[in-house]
Amino acid sequence: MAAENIKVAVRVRPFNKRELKKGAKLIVKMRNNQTILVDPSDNHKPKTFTYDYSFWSHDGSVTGEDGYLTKDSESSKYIEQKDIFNELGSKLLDSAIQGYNGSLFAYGQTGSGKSYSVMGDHKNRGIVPRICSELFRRLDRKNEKGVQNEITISMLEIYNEKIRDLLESRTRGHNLHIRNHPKRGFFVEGLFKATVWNGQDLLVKIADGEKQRTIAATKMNDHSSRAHTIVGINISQTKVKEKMTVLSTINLVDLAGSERSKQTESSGTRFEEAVNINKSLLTLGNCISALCHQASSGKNQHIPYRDSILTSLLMNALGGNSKTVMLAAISPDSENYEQTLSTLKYADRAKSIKTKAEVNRAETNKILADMIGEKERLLKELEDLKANTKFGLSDEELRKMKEEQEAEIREYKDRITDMEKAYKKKLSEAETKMQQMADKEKAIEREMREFPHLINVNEDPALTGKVIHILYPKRECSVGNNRDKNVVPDIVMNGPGIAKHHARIVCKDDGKVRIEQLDGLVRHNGQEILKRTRVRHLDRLMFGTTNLYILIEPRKKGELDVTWEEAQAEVAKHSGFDFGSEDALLAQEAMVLYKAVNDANIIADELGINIKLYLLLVAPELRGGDVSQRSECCVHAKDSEEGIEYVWSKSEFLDRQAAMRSAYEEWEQSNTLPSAENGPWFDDRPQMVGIGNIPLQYLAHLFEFVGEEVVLLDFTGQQAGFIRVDINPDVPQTLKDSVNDPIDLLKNKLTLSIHVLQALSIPERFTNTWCKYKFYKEEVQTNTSPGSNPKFDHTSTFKIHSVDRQFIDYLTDSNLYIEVWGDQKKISSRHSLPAQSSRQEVEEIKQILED
Ligand SMILES: Nc1ncnc2c1ncn2[C@@H]1O[C@H](COP(=O)(O)OP(=O)(O)OP(=O)(O)O)[C@@H](O)[C@H]1O
Repeated sequence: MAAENIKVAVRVRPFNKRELKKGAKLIVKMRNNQTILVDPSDNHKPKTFTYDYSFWSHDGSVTGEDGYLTKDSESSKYIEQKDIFNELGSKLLDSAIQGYNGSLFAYGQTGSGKSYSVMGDHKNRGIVPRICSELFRRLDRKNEKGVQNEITISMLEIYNEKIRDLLESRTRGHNLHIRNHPKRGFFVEGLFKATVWNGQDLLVKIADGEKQRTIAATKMNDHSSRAHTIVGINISQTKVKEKMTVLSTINLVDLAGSERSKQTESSGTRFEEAVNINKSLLTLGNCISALCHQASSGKNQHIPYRDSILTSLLMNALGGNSKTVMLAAISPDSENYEQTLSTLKYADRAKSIKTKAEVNRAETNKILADMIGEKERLLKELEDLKANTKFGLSDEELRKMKEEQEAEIREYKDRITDMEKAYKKKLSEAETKMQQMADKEKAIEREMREFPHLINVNEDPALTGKVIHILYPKRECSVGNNRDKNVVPDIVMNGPGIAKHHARIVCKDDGKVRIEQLDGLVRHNGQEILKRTRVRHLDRLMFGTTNLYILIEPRKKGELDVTWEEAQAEVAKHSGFDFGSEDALLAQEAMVLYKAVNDANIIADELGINIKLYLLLVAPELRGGDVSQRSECCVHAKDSEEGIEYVWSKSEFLDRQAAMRSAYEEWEQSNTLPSAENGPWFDDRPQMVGIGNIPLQYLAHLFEFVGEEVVLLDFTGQQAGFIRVDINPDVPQTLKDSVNDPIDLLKNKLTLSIHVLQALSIPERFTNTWCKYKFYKEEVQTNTSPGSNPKFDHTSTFKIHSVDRQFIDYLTDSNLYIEVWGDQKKISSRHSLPAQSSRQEVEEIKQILED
């Protein structure tokens, strides 16, 4: 058993519609197995990386009649789905049939093409569906005598460190746990493994799992880019005679978007202890680093596999018994330079990781072994019976014995036949089920050609088109959630903002579709509908905040090519949220946040959490930053009842939002309200009270800055109080009291004392306050000690031995930003409802309040 390196491949995708529209700049080149990344700002030389494979899928393709993307000419470098399978999937499959475990994981930022390579779409099938169809074909081709094959499949999702079974309805919605087996390593306890009988069956199971993923993702939108999906295909080949089974597993892993692999800024908060959105990806990075270090130093390292669910389950794939392939998906667009560079570096490190794959032989599994054992025992007894000639017995005794033996033989034969019948029955049941499913699918396809229908659109394009609701003529369809088991609507939707009686859709006998909003919010092409509205071919309908559908009318022309982003932009625009084209990046950022804030507000409302969130555009000077920096989108959270407020950066809010959605899902499934003290809505860290801005020009002329009350502005630009600061220059003896021209300071010795005296009129919610500031080239902020009055009486002295031009420029052009920070008052009960109360209680309380 020799150690071999993980195979690393990089694939670059084509520009998407948005990138083409804005005239995106291509920054990736490939030459043989090299990938070259060009810095769009020209600050650095192009970076060259060498991998096992560099797959060019950016251009040089044409779409065939069947929708399959293929090379547009003989000379095209375009690598199509079939090529990817041939290079990566096919080898893993062959090794698995030989008995080696295989793993493939796809890494890359959201939208870089991971799912496209791993799963693909209907017309451009990815590695997983190709492995499914090929597996049985290759096993049949191998056609070893006396070998029984058994194939099972499992499919799971890891989201926020929780495992969900995507194949089994009984455990669906429950969290599964991992266990450590002394020989096999970590496994998921109770994970459903479906036995499959042929390639088609395997594909049906995967489609089932994808459907489950779609339901979760439709409900909680950003789900897919934060979840890891693992498809496990287990191959067991039993040599009946030798009673020996060769077992192997292929794990195909579609990882969450790699932009999540950064450490969040919220470190140290209670929220982070409760929420683990990034943990698996962070730990994967740590494991790869440690393995890489181990390979280069030759010394054993501690590899932190056990720190996350993902790495525990991928332990073999990363450093153990597996042949492993990493596929890094990258975007070609200059806008994603940083992310692409980080993906390429990640892939580069992964190259040095070694695994040791070995053929897994085990004693044949118990049931099969019992069956084979029993059969052999019976056959032997048959032989014995036939050969039985006992001496010294009377004829009568012999006849009786023979009769008994013959009866036994018949019984044994019957039992063998029964066993075989049972096996055949199972096989035929599976075939019938598959046939039924295929028939159902055909029927739906037929109906889709005849009747108007709604098709889902998801943020993850791979999940678009997976949910279909047919609208039959002359029928009214109710839309709503199914929380009340007594009122099940015709079309069930779940997720934030979906009401029990949400809307009604009517399809007339002429096939014209109209929609009416009841208790829930419905937006038609981005606009809230106020009266019964006619919906036409390719119109968008958004139910609540996450359920987006497109209406398709039969026999109408036009492709379903609306993206999630376009539909969101439409909603934002109609909500009076339009930045124009001044700052496209900021506008896009604001749009994403606007929607997310909306979503989070609805969730808080439904969970009875008394916090309202607002989108906030923070100018750089309000963050103490350089005015040449961009404005930034932040989120302002207010608990008006308790009088506390927080401001979160975009990335921190998005992490919190994911946790809010998780809490919401948990509440939907198990009626458990999030606990008040450490949920994502609460933040016990110090908050900035405000920032005071002192121009330093005075000092350049050696004037004192004394006793002035400087206004403190909070993030929203509102006055949050005052701060009193004195700054005294110690005039050098060589100069007079003041200087007309600051240049006169040159080469003089200068001492400045900064006295931070006190803050005034700051909001009552702050108990303990202190100040932070940075003077000139100081690397660390100076912190005053906390004062409760709030009096600081803080002094620090800065000595410049010989003033230079840079310092004079600093004084004449810059400001000193003094930030006042504070702890907020503690809150006795942060929840408007008791924690852990059930949904029923919530409903009852709501009812009482309404009455
Ligand atoms: N090689 C390719 N050729 C053609 N289209 C591609 C290719 N790779 C990706 N795409 C397209 O780019 C879009 C984004 O790809 P995909 O959904 O696979 O990204 P992802 O990295 O899986 O994102 P997420 O993390 O959100 O799941 C899809 O519309 C997909 O069809």
